[in-house]
Amino acid sequence: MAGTGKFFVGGNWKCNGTKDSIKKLVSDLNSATFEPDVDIVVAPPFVYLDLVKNTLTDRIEVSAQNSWVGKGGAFTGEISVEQLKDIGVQWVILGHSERRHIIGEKDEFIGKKAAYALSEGLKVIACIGELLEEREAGKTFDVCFQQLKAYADFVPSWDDIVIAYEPVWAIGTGKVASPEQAQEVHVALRDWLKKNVSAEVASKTRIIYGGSVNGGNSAELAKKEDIDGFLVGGASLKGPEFATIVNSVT
Ligand SMILES: O=C(COP(=O)(O)O)NO
Repeated sequence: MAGTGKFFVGGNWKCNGTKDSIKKLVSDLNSATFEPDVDIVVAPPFVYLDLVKNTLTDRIEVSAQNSWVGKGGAFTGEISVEQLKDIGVQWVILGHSERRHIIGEKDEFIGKKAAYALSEGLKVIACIGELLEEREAGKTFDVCFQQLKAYADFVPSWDDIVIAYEPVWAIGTGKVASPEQAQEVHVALRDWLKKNVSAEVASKTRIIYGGSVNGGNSAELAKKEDIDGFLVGGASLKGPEFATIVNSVT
């Protein structure tokens, strides 16, 4: 299983930051203290990965926010798994809703990206989540199971995967899912894994929640049995608040 901690908290910095702001964020993270049983990962924009990898405490691993579906080459604008490994990056976020609904990435393409990244030794934060209209139409489970199946159809193993359930209607909106809403989907995802992969994978795979998590709501969410941590966007750009969220999960 990826990492050794029972819990996992990721910080998705998205397309944010400058050299100066990121140096300050790294300094704040280097000064923070963290509970021992939480694996921590931050995902800077590509152009700052090397800077962050070379200045951030080893207590925190570094992730890309995307990677190419195969070996590098004539794919203008893409970043290969080999290049990420070359600079010591250990993780990659794949299937984020912004890449599905803004960039247009499809389930199968995302599943194949995850398979390639894992086969080349990167660990994967595998994102899934429904749109508001899909939830309002009662399709939350159908959509999440379909996205989860697309990973299951291709990945060679579940050992180095963390699943991130991020309802699209909660991302960046301030409308965080209630602990009950999140727990209901996490339980359904774990049950899907048990039925379609194995009881062991269902038990060992960490399922984390993302969508307007902050220092004020993380502790309540973390009390739910099947919420194993968070994938944090906006609040991860503030070092002290991100540390509060990390320390709220245990
Ligand atoms: O997209 C998200 C969540 O973003 P926010 O915390 O800003 O809602 N994580 O990957």
